[in-house]
Amino acid sequence: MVLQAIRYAPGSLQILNQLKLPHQEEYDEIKTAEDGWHAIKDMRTRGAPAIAIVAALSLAVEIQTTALSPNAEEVAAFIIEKLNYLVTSRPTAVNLADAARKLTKVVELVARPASNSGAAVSKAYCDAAAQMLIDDVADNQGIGKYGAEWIVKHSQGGKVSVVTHCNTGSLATAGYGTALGVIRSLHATNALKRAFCTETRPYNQGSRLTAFELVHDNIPATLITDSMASALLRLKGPSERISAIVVGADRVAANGDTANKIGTYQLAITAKYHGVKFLVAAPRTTIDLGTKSGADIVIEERPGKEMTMIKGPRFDGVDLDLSQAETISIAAQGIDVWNPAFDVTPAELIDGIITEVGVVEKDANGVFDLTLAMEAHSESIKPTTVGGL
Ligand SMILES: CSC[C@@H](O)[C@@H](O)C(=O)COP(=O)(O)O
Repeated sequence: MVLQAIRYAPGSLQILNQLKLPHQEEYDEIKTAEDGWHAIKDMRTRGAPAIAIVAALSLAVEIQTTALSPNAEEVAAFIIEKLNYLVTSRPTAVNLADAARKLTKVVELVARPASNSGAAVSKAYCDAAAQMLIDDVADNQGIGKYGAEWIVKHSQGGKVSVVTHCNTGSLATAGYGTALGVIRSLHATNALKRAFCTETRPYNQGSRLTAFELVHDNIPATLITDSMASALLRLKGPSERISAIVVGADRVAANGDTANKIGTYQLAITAKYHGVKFLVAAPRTTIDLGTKSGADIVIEERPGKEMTMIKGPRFDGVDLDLSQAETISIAAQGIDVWNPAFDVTPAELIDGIITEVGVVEKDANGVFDLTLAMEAHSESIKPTTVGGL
């Protein structure tokens, strides 16, 4: 069965509650934009593309189940106000702001002719939001294909092993995934020896969510703690060699600097030191040409208790008791905590940015030109390289 984190039909939206994973698969009903905002803020849904889609669809469901004004301008104002509110839920991932900007344009355009009704504005909004869900899956399949081809081309022959960080799979997107989509594609083409997923402290998206997806899809995989990555990359035997680290992104700045889950930066440094390729996999909705460099990206800080407490079912030495989750403290009481949710990896440490239209590489001056990828139509770009041509 295919993992589905977002279930949508007109008038109904359900999200797989990611706080309950990997032990319980429970869907939460989202009826309004406010429900969507809280689901994102509480991390019941997470991952840059999924956040944007859940936000857009939460408002679609509210519109579909509420009696709105017959006046087009009033409906447009209502939608734009809700979109601005949704954008405040989490600051670092750009996909949500990008979706809100595109949807605002749609409603403004439809509201403009005086002859158009409020219902026409609502319909245009809901159609555009639903399309985002469809497009994201198709984009991820493209990312998976181009990324897998690039890694195989740049490896030393035979099957490849890769490392990934955080969760970038079906749970973080509309389906298939970005970096995890590349791993799925490597596996589907029989090119994958093994995927290693980091635990991804402090929130454990790797051990809870990526590991869950890898087990679910029967992909050969091993869990490591974040602190084991360098030791793993040092292994150079033919059966142990890591070909690439592939991660997702929450925002890629115009120069290629990439904000992603905390811990990504140190992986990029160790990849460079060990001569291992380091790749960012992201749909173009994650590329933000309006942000010049990583220095301009706002990094979300999360509550300290996400680091000092851990939640899960009780283990009695034999079985897990799934009937109740317990929260336990794993740090000294009273210690100060710094908990940035993301870090920025400088472009100089990144070998390629995998998009749904191809892999962008640096030019002869070591610079990423992401404008080419942003302007490209999927069909017009050949696999592997769009930058550096
Ligand atoms: C395709 S998801 C890419 C990123 O959003 C992902 O790697 C990540 O950092 C998610 O962070 P999260 O805080 O769990 O939303």
